[in-house]
Amino acid sequence: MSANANGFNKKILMQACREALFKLNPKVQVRNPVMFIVLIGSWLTTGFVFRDLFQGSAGNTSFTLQITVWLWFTVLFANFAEAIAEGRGKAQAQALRQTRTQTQAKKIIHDKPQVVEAASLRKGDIVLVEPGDIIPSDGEVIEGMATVDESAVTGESAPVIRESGGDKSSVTGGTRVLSDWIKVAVTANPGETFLDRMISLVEGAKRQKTPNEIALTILLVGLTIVFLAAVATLYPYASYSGINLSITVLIALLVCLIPTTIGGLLSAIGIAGMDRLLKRNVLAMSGRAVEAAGDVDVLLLDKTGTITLGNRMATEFIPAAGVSMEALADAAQMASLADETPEGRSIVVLAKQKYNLRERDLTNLEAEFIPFSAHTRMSGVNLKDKVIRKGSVDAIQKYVREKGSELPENVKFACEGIAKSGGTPLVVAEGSRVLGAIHLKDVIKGGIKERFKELRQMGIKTVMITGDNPLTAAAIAAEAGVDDFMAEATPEGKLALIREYQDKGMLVAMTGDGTNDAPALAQADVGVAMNSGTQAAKEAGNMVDLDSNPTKLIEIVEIGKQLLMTRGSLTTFSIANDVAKYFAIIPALFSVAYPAFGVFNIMRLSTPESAILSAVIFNALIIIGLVPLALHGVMYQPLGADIILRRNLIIYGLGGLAAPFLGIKLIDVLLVIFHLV
Ligand SMILES: Nc1ncnc2c1ncn2[C@@H]1O[C@H](COP(=O)(O)OP(=O)(O)OP(=O)(O)O)[C@@H](O)[C@H]1O
Ligand SMILES: [K+]
Ligand SMILES: [Mg+2]
Repeated sequence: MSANANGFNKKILMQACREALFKLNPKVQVRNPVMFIVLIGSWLTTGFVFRDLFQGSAGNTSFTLQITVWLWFTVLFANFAEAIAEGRGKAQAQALRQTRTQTQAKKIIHDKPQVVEAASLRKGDIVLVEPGDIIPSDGEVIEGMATVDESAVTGESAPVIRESGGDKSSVTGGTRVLSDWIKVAVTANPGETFLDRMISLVEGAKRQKTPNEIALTILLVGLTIVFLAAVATLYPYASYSGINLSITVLIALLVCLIPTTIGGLLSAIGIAGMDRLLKRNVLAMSGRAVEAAGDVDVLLLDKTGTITLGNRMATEFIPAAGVSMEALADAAQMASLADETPEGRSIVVLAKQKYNLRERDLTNLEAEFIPFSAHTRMSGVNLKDKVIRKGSVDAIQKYVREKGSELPENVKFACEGIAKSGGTPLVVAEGSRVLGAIHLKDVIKGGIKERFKELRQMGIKTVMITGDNPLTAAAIAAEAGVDDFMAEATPEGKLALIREYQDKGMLVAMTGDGTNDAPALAQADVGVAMNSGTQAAKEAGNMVDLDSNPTKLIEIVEIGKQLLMTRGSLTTFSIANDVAKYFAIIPALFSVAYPAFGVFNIMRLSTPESAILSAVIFNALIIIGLVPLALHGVMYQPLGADIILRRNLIIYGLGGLAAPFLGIKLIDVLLVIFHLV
């Protein structure tokens, strides 16, 4: 989705220029109070220019005109910054709208498919989707299985399988069925589908100021009021000293002193943060979620699929004493015939490869299959004459204990060995009789250890969560280098752990995909749902990863951090700038009346007018000059918060103090060269 809209093209730039003008509408502009003050100043000085033109000049019309032009530019540059940040999202929204063509749906009415408009579908309707059809709305597959091309939403062209039951049952409107057919129960009313939400999100239509942005805006408004008072008291003071400061000069002075730089770039910084996520195929439901990601203290990560590759494969059968290898393999396969988890499939394959066990005809078996659940940590099959279960060591131990038997010593021993090596042991039991163990192997992802090291440098704690036993968990945790782990976790356990950290005042991030994960996703400060996950999970989280890659949580945190750092750096720069401007201009203004001020007038600006005009021009240009930094974010490095703070204070604080002196002097020289003052 994002691949086609990278970078800025001419169209986006032109669009942003137009938008910058539209945003001059006072009703829109007032959302940005600092710029609203500049807008009022612009109108006032514009009035003075016209007064001078029609009534004859009382002062220096050329000066007033130049100040006026640059005040308008100040507002326009700020509006442009916001518009350009919104631009990419708008272009993407347009592309998405095109994919949402006038789709037709085959709605099942009285057991027969009838063609209706997709837009008429409501929650609970059942539709049939066949090869080549676009899935008309979001829903859950209730019957059948199909390969689906989700590239319209995810940009990923590899087809995915969607089927009823389990965690792969949710489908997204706008995607296309490639082969086979499915029946889908619609889960969204018109206008509320994932694609609709995505369009309004990337468009920024629903964008609201985040709490942090509101707090910063209040601070900026406070500073503006302080400077307004300062400039107002300057007037009588100056006239007392025999200096006649015109209203134009006072307005110009005010604009130079109030925090226009950060005021102008604040919303662009926020939008750009969401945009950076979108480029990585992550949809943030709110700016608040992105900010929270930047402040996260604890990352909860699943073991399987996040820290390990996730294709946990059966590699070995270890029979209990007195049980033949074939009997164990046979039972293990039988219990896995309908087990669609990667673990289950790999068991069937291993039994077939090693012991040449053929697949059986399921219908003749009269079997009732028990699917795997994270609660029971078991799966299996009930046959006419026997009951087979396979599952985690503790689950099977409990299961056979209830039937009055125990795990044989050699199985216990084998399981411990498997677990210590980082593998996952499964135990197979037929009734109360334990037949043996299965060794499931999984491999830790390359590079994950380095990522955890970076996170630690940023001061973030990583906790691995797994349904696996403590021994396996400890082995993998040590190998991957996480700070802590939780073994034999249930979905409730996850939820409780999140609350525990939150009670200590920490912000928690996690990923999840199952309906089981929904409560924890909702509780976490940053809950990233996998796009391949269930509808419930997607609704509970505050972000959706379209690539369904749980490792992306780490990138999300980095992007959030970068957003906060960018905002902090530019705020520092902006305020340092304003302070510097004060010391650059005031001596120039007063050195005429008070030659003693000349000592402070180190800048040697040519005239008081030139000083003020140069400062206004610098003030406007710095906004447009910092747009690229606001959009791309400051350089990011995984370091602790205090190191970053110190470094940014030096770079952006000192830089912000120095820049106006250099910039204003340079502009002053140019103004003189070109006879503009
Ligand atoms: N298909 C299955 N049939 C029976 N038992 C299984 C199956 N898959 C996993 N198990 C057992 O249940 C345990 C818990 O599995 P679960 O999927 O909840 O967690 P996990 O995959 O180990 O960790 P994670 O939370 O990282 O996914 C596993 O450790 C394993 O012992
Ligand atoms: K300013
Ligand atoms: Mg799992």
